[in-house]
Amino acid sequence: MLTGSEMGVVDENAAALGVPRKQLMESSGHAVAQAVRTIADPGEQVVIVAGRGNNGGDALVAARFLDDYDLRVLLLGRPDAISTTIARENWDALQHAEYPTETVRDSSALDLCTPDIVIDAMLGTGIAGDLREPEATAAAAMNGSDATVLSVDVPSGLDAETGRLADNAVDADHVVTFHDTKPGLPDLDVPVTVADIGIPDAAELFVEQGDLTRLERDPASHKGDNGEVLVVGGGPYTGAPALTAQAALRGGADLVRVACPAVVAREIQSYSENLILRPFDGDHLAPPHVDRLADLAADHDTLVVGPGLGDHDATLEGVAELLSGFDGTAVVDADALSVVPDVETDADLVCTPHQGELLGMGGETSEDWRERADLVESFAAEIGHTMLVKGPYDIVSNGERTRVGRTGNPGMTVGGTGDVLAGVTGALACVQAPLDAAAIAAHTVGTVGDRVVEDRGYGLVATDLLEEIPSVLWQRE
Ligand SMILES: NC(=O)C1=CN([C@@H]2O[C@H](COP(=O)(O)OP(=O)(O)OC[C@H]3O[C@@H](n4cnc5c(N)ncnc54)[C@H](O)[C@@H]3O)[C@@H](O)[C@H]2O)[C@H](O)CC1
Ligand SMILES: [K+]
Repeated sequence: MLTGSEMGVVDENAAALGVPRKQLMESSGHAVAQAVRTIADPGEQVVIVAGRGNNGGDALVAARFLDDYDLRVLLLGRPDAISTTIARENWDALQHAEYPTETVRDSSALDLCTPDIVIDAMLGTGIAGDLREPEATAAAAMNGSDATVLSVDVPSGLDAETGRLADNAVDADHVVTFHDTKPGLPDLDVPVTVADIGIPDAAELFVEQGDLTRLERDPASHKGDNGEVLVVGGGPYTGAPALTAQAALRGGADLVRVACPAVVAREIQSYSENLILRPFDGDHLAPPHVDRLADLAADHDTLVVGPGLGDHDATLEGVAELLSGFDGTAVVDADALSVVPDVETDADLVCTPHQGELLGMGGETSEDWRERADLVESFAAEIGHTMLVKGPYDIVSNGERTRVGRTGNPGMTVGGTGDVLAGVTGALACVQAPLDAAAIAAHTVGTVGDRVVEDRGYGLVATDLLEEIPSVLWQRE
């Protein structure tokens, strides 16, 4: 089952892999025509009612596969209101080939006549709310006719995001949907054909440009709405938590606070005036600090624990206590990873080990990335948390779904890039599900590294990555 917006991600990923949407539309249209063949014989009368978006475009393609039917093609609205290039190109193709097209400018004048089949291609995944005009009147005409109604993708009026069927929706007799079923379709109690439209599995497996479309920033949002991250780190090291915290800011979080041992607080602050420090006594994290850290963590959307903390026994004990009492989302990195397999917690953890750290956690790895993906998926299922295993192919899995990021380059084996990744993951986990946050973060940090190396060659350092993060996350068409 894929929602309309998930379908949008997959479709844009397919385009990134070289299978553009127009090709998918061709397959969709062909599938619609195939569905017509299963319910009507050649020569029977078919009326296409096409909307002005890509749902309509699918049916305009179908027309070319239905030459042996008695066909009418109705466009709801003016041709210059067709909203996408590919739907328009398919409309133009029908004009050039002199198909019997009609435009319906006034829906009250819509006359379906008495066809055998009506193809409902008014609205698909683009719909929001009840049907407006002219679609509402057209839907009433379809519902009042004796024809068999075949809906394209979803009955017009079904919201593929929520599964909600509008009161004035088309009452379909058959549905042909694409790639995967959609919310609401199983409840309709009509035959649903799921057509393979040639989207490669890779469009769902690999993290690509389409995944970035999950990100949106509400224009009306206030400080804090886009995420508050608490980084618990530092002590033996100071650079790591500073990198993580700055990466979280560049990853879009509104407020990032660093809880660190007091002895290193000034040093960490000195790296950036954008950071807010929350020092605790001493020179390393230990169990007596946990109550205060737990209170702080509860006031944040995500916790990132590990960068620069070191592996002092008391520190690891403190981390285990902190995580076991926590019930939010936490990114766990570096030395903190070793405690995860033994911690019982209600928290959603996103663990970001490299392959060596994965082995240290009790996981298994393989040279072959496909085998590694299977192993990481099993391990994530076993520990009940999300894993992001770093490598030339980043493997992200929550035990149920697995994604693979293919960005990045050998320049990124330098110290500190993992701290940056943990910070971006922490920021994105404020506003995305853990699996999606980890997948987008891995893709983004790798892409950033690729851009830096493309510009300047190898020899990148982790701080080079910080400034480039926003352009990868947000500057897209
Ligand atoms: N995603 C894919 O892989 C593919 C999808 N295909 C088909 O494309 C449609 C989705 O097309 P889209 O252009 O995004 O949206 P629609 O055609 O569904 O709607 C466009 C249009 O409708 C207007 N609108 C929104 N809500 C309402 C309303 N309540 N009443 C009236 N009008 C409304 C809105 O303004 C939009 O502009 C998908 O379903 C598939 O059929 C392709 O096959 C390619 C592969
Ligand atoms: K439809």
